[in-house]
Amino acid sequence: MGSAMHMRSDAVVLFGVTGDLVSKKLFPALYELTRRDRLDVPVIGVARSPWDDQQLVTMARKSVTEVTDEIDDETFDRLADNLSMISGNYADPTTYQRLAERLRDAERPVFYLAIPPAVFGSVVEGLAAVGLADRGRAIVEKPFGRDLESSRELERTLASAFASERVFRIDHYLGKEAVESLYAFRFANRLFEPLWNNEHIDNIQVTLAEGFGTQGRAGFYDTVGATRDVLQNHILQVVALIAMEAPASEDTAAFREAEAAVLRQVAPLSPESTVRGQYAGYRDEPGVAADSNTETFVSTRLTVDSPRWAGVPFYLRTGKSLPGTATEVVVEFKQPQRPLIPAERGTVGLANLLRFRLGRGDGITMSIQAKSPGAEVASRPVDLSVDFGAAFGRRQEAYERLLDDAMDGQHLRFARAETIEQEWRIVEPILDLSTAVQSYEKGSWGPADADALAGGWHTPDLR
Ligand SMILES: NC(=O)C1=CN([C@@H]2O[C@H](COP(=O)(O)OP(=O)(O)OC[C@H]3O[C@@H](n4cnc5c(N)ncnc54)[C@H](OP(=O)(O)O)[C@@H]3O)[C@@H](O)[C@H]2O)C=CC1
Ligand SMILES: O=C1O[C@H](COP(=O)(O)O)[C@@H](O)[C@H](O)[C@H]1O
Repeated sequence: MGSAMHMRSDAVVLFGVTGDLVSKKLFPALYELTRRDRLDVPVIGVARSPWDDQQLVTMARKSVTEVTDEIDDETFDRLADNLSMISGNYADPTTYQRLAERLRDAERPVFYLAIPPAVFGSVVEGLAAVGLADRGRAIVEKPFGRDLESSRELERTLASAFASERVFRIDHYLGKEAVESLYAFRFANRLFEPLWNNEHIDNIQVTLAEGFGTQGRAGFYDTVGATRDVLQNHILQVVALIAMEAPASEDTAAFREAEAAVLRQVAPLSPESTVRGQYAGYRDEPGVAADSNTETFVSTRLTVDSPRWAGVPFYLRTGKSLPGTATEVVVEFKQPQRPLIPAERGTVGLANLLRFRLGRGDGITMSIQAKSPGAEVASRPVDLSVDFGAAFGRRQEAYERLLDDAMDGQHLRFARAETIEQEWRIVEPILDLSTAVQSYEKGSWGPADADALAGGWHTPDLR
């Protein structure tokens, strides 16, 4: 038994249970937690849609079936026994009264706000009005606000009802095993840490590429765009893990401080070093404005003003409808001071790079120059590669871990308020730019200007 702050939640409430996130990620996470005997408490879905308990169970089953090779009926039935539905409007006080009645025996419910940010305020107020905020935890989805000011406003709304240790700000990239591996790679090994600075590293590239479009979320996406959707959060979290100094201790607080500290050193992004694109045909999608200037692609150059990183550009890019799906960090080391061994004729330049694959087929590839076979003293690139899936088998999904952590009151994998503020400060100059987005063909790597920005991107390993 831990402190009250870490006592396990005894109920889960999913606001927005009829939505895309719950269907794609949260039902499968609940199923996995049930399978691992980490979840045997009431799970209450809340939405405006007039679903009943049976519809909720049917939708949960459908969603689990879509992501699981073979559903285990005994596990699913255990989850189903815990599921129940409350249908109601978020502006209606009786919605929260019914919820409070359903939660009368729960001492530490967790409330997952899987709803559009515009309704966060009503839900927080509704929970506070019936006394549920005093004993509950709130999980808040990204994007956390629309800019620095609105994120502060949202923080004030949450703080008016929930004590800070009861707020869990999700950036699901922090829950990914592969993203956490960046941290382990750096601080569980001594091998590369002495090289992790501007003396040895030439540049760093981060790519979050998606080979698909808005997947039926175009109406939502058009109000957000690539910068708010993933650059402000997922990509900057990855940058923080790559660039941070070693935390002062293994405590959660020290880790979160190191993360915030490096973001404080990141200069605001500049519109001049940013390329925004939109894939051809996006404006024809349902829910997208006919004259939409929303970017479905963004690439930019980031700098970290610290002794470690001065002069090292971080090139960032993300986009939808690109040639494939991959999230990667490529750390490119400098060339030898005195190149004695030329690259073999017909091979491309001196490799010297580390590629962290953070998406499908996650793992690490080190590309080095090796002696070419034959009489000539020349080198050619070869890869030393590890595939974590092959090495370790199934790992837990991000949402499964995050839900589990929040139920335990553990903050390690959740963003601190200041971290989110810093992220908004960094992207603020490139939000809502009036310059026209550049069109790009579906299946391409975005506008040509993005290539010029980085002086050549490393093509991701599309598995
Ligand atoms: N989907 C995803 O892949 C991801 C989503 N997120 C975040 O998770 C949250 C939920 O996302 P997602 O599930 O995609 O969202 P959806 O657009 O699917 O909305 C979720 C639910 O919210 C309800 N809702 C929609 N509009 C309103 C409204 N104006 N007022 C009250 N309720 C409304 C709807 O349920 P009903 O009408 O039945 O009440 C809907 O099913 C968002 O904050 C999003 O940014 C974060 C990462 C990924
Ligand atoms: O938050 C979001 O992330 C997904 C990408 O996440 P991944 O785990 O599949 O890499 C993105 O598709 C979505 O638009 C965004 O809202």
